[in-house]
Amino acid sequence: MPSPPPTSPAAAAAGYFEFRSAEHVPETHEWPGLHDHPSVDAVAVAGRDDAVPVVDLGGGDPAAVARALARAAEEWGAFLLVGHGVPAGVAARMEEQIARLFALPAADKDRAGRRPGEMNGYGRPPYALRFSRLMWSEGYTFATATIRDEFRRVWLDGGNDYLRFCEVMEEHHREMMALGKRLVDVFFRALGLTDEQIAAGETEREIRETLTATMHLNLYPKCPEPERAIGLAAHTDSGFFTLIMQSPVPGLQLLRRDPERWVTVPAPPGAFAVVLGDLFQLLTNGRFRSAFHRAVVNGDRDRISVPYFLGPPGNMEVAPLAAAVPPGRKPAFRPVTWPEYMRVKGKASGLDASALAMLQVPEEGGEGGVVPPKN
Ligand SMILES: C=C1C[C@]23C[C@@]1(O)CC[C@H]2[C@@]12CCC[C@@](C)(C(=O)O1)[C@H]2[C@@H]3C(=O)O
Ligand SMILES: O=C(O)CCC(=O)C(=O)O
Ligand SMILES: [Fe+2]
Repeated sequence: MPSPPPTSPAAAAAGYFEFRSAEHVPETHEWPGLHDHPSVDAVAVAGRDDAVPVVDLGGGDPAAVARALARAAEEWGAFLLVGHGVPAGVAARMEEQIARLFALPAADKDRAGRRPGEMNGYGRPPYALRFSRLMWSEGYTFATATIRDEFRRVWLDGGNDYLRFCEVMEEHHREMMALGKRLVDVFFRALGLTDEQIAAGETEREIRETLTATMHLNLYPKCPEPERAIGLAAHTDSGFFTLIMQSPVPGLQLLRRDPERWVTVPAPPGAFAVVLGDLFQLLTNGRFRSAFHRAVVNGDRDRISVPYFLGPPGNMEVAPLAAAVPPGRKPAFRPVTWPEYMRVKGKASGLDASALAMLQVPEEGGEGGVVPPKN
C-alpha cells in the first residue's frame, strides 16, 4: 500500500502526513505489539475491579476525599477527577481552538516546528524519536509562561485568530494551575499530613508554590484502521502529575497487571483524567505510583486531549518527602532534578531498564535497585 505523501518537508521531518486523505494505515504507521495485551472497558466484574477510580473534589468530607485519592494513587496511579469546579465552557472553547490550530495549512504549523533538542513547538513529542514507526496523532508542546511568543510563530499577523487562541489557552492554564495547587494539598492530606503540617511545611509550600506547567495539545484524527495504529505509544509521564482534558471520546488506556490488560478510561464530559508521573512516585517514596498509559485511536471520530504537565522547576531537587518515609527507614530514592531525571530516563529506555530503579538507594542489608512493576 503506498503511503500518502507528507504535506511538506518539515511535516515529513515531524513524521506527519495527510491523515485526512488516508484510506489505510501505511506501513510507516503500523504499530507492532498493539494487541499483546487485551483492551477492556472500565468495569468492575466479580474478582476483578477494572473500574477506574473516580475522585470527587466537590463538597464531600475532606478526609473521605483524601482516602479516595490515596487509594487511587496507590493502586492505579490514575483516576477521573470530578466536582473540580472548572466551568464546562473552558473545555468547549479549548476543543474549538485546538481543532482550528491543527486545521491550519501545513506551512503555518511548520513555521513552529519543534527543532531538534527544543522543548516547544509543533511536532512529535520527545519520546517519539525512540521509535522507528510513527503515531497517528499531531502534537504541539508549549510552556505556559510563553504562550503569546509561541503562537506568534503560527499566526504571524497577531490578529484576532491569534488573540482568541491565546486567550483560550491562558484561561485553561489559569484554571489548571489553580486546580493543580488544590490537588497538591489533597495529595499531601492523602499521604497523612494534617492541615497544620501542610500549611507550615516548608517543602510542601515550596512544591505547591513553585509548580511549573507545560501544555501538550494532541489531535488523534479518526483512523480508517484503528486496530493497526496507535495515537500515543505506551509511556509514563515524568513530572508530578498530569491533568488531562479530553474530548468525550475514550482513547486513554491504563496498563493493569495480573493479568496484563489495557483498561480504557471513560471520557464523561467535564471529568479530567489525572495521571501520576515518575517524580511523584519518587516524591512519595514509592507510595503513589506513576501510571503506564497510552492513547488508542478511533474509527469514527477525532479525539483531542490536552495533558497539562505539572512538575517542579528545573533547578529543584526532588527527594522523598519526610512524611512518606516510614519511621526509622532511609528514603528509597536519591534526590534528582527534572532535567537530570529526563537524562536518566533517556538512558534507561536505551537499556530497557526503569529510570526510577536507577535512582533507588539500596536498602541496608537488602538487594535494592528494583522497583516492582507498575500497577
Ligand atoms: C513537560 C514535558 C513532559 C513530556 C516532555 C515535556 O517536556 C513536554 C511533552 C511531554 C510528553 C508528552 C508525550 C509523552 C512524553 C513522555 C513525551 O515524550 O513528551 C511526555 C513527557 C514526559 O512526561 O516525560
Ligand atoms: O491522549 C491522552 O489521553 C493521553 C495523552 C498523554 O498521555 C500524553 O500526552 O502524555
Ligand atoms: Fe502521558
